[in-house]
Amino acid sequence: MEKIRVGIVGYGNLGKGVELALQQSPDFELTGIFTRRAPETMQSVTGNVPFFHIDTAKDYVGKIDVMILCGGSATDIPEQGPHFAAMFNTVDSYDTHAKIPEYHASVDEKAKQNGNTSVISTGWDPGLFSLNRMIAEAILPVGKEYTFWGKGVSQGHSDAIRRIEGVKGGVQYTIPMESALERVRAGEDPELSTREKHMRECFVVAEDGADKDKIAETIKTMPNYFDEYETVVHFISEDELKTEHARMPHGGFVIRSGKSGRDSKQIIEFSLKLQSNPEFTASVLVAYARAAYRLNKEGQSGAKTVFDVAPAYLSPKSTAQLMKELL
Ligand SMILES: NC(=O)C1=CN([C@@H]2O[C@H](COP(=O)(O)OP(=O)(O)OC[C@H]3O[C@@H](n4cnc5c(N)ncnc54)[C@H](OP(=O)(O)O)[C@@H]3O)[C@@H](O)[C@H]2O)C=CC1
Ligand SMILES: N[C@@H](C[C@H]1CC(C(=O)O)=NO1)C(=O)O
Repeated sequence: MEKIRVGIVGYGNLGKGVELALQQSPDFELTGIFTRRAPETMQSVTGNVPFFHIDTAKDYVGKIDVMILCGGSATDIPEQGPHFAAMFNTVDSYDTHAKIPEYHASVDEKAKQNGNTSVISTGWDPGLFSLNRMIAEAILPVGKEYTFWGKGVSQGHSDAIRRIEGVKGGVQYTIPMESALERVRAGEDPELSTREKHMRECFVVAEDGADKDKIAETIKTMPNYFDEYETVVHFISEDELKTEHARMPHGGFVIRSGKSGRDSKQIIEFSLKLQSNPEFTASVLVAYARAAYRLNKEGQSGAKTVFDVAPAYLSPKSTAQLMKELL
């Protein structure tokens, strides 16, 4: 059977995760990894994948079916998304929630102009959590929805920290407020502000001589990432970052608590427990890359969110197999 030829754009945590995830999906073929760094200095985790400079991607139009965009949402994807959608089918995990509508419009224009299909903002949040929030609300229109993350490493918030002038490295942990969790689980259906649900704790390695007070203030006041949360910033050494904060566990859950029919209390819950946030997100990206390829074959061009993609497009199995094995 014809394999889906893919390229990875951007080789960070997510890019490495996609390279590993593709090894679990034999219907794909990884053509190469596109990076802004010098390709000859790069080494892939699986050891045998070629690197190309990102500027050479245009030479692969017609030779790659889907580009999997693994850049950071803070600054990379807003530019790379439309740029690559003009040339290829794409999939990305853009997660600056407040800016998704404008990002969707920018990608949709380029994808439609060129007959490409771009699945944007997939992963787990946005992505699988979005799907569950939407399905739960459609099923229980009378009710309340709660999303909790962590305790774990948010890659989007960690990426945003690393983009600040004077920052050499860093990670951000999202910590759910236990009191809020207890009230939701007790079925109190409480009204909770952003600040009452989570706090954020950052561990930052500053460049020599950098203004730490300015870095901390930039983090705490950052719109769409930190300004609505209680945020604590610690400055640590590079060694400490490598030894204490290398793993990227995460997880969370979506709960909808509602009533149906004759006042029956109904609760829907979807949860994730992740040893590796990037590897899980990468696995979601690969499934949606399969969907982008199949949607494009059917002539469905433009930008799509997870709400637009019928679940069967994610699976390599035929409709008959799905009905027989999973329905
Ligand atoms: N929707 C969702 O559920 C989720 C979304 N995400 C999104 O994924 C995004 C990417 O996360 P993540 O992979 O952790 O980000 P990274 O910081 O690891 O990588 C982002 C980019 O930075 C560059 N880069 C990485 N490492 C280095 C380095 N050592 N030196 C120079 N450049 C480097 C790479 O580009 P290049 O190779 O071109 O240099 C890479 O594409 C996040 O910003 C987040 O928004 C993440 C998890 C879940
Ligand atoms: N997009 C998130 C995935 C989840 C985690 C999260 C958070 O901790 O704030 N929000 O959404 C990520 O980059 O890890």
